[in-house]
Amino acid sequence: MAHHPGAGTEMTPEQGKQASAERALEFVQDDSVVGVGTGSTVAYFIQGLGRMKDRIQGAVSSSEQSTKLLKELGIPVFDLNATGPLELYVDGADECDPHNRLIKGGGAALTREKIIAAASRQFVCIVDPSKLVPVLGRFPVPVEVIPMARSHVARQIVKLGGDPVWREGTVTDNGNWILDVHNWSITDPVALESRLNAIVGVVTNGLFAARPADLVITGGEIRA
Ligand SMILES: O=C(CO)[C@H](O)[C@H](O)COP(=O)(O)O
Repeated sequence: MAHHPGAGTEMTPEQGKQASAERALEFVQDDSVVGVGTGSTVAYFIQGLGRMKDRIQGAVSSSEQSTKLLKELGIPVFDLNATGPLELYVDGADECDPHNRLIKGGGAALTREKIIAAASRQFVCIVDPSKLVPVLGRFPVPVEVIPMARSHVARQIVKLGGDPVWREGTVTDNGNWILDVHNWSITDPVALESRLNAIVGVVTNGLFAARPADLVITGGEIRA
């Protein structure tokens, strides 16, 4: 049974993540294939899916990390090409603005996350209240790049006013690298998402603005 802390209840960020993940389980339909994101909040959601695994067909996973957790619990993991569009995608975020626009990719899984979000009818974002911001941009925007294009993309990002820092040592599940873009005043996230995507060598970027979350659960409460 999901636990919904009441208004004013003091919660640690960890309890906030767990409460949001538990609440998201209510959106899982019987006999469905569920899109599953990546991160510590999603890890709680996967635990919950494990408890109801007999009621679902399985999952489509956004990362090797989530695939491992799903398989450890005996939840079948499917290829998105085999399932077609999904009813539900559940994922966390690094930042969330009042319009449900997000920055994601702290865990470097942004490309597969964006693909599954795009292929799903409903994107439910699960966060703890510390992720809510009035304006996106405190958290650096991750940009996944083809390795040979790293310097070229970084120079183009500087021209757009950002301060790119190579996340050295991180290789994405797709074999690419990450630039984290700091010190950006993001006035129009939809336009910036599109400008970044237009730089040759960029695979994708962590702004989820053109396709924001449909619903945000924060600390277990559905945000109106
Ligand atoms: O975008 C992500 C991974 O690429 C995660 O959703 C984001 O980093 C939030 O993670 P956590 O739930 O651990 O705070």
